[in-house]
Amino acid sequence: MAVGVLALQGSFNEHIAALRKLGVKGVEIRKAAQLDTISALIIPGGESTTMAKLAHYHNLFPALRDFVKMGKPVWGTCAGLIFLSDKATGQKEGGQDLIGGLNCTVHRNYFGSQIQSFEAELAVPDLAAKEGGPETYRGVFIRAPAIIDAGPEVEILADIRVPSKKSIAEKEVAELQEEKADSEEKVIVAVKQGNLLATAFHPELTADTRWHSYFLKMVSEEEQALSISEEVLDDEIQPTKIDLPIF
Ligand SMILES: NC(=O)CC[C@H](N)C(=O)O
Repeated sequence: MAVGVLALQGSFNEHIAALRKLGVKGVEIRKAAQLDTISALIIPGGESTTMAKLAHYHNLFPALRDFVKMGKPVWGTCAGLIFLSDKATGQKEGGQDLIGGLNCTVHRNYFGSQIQSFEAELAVPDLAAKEGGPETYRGVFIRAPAIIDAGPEVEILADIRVPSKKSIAEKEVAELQEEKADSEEKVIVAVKQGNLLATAFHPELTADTRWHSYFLKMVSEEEQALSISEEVLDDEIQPTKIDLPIF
């Protein structure tokens, strides 16, 4: 299985190291032609505007969009999630190009600036069901995005409670009032849509490799599905033997 890691900018080395721990060699991808040599791609965290500029410079967008359209497994982490989303808000002036494919609207810096980066324990029932281990996962959020809207075909794998904008305003009026249950809302931080996986946090920065092994399972399931459909195709084009009577 050949797994590529987009290596224009950001934490691609850390993803390659995490894959290595699982016995898989990650291939650094910088050129469009290299995408033909891999069966899956990881788009790392970093800075999505800069990454988009570099992707433009290397004329990567058409090939990346084709890769997603072909249904090959792609996992975007943080800036990679922004890249994969159909729509992004909170962009720099002039916006930025996205690969798209994931039916989500993402807010680029939902949690605030770099100094508002944080770690949080996330409930991850689907991940734990597939990969074992604890029911929670420690997410590292670095100037992280969040998914603020997702289409019906998007499976939510993790979300996080945040104070609602309304409750922040209320708190200013009655600072010492006990927090009400409805003063929190949830935003989505990990999703799966078909062969697309996206996380707002950075699994490549923790020792817990379950998100990497989860993605590798998606890759091998896709490879298996492809080889079965190739076998079916082979069978279909096999000329059927006709036993002709001998006169
Ligand atoms: N750690 C990250 O990848 C941060 C992404 C950042 N919010 C952006 O706009 O690109």
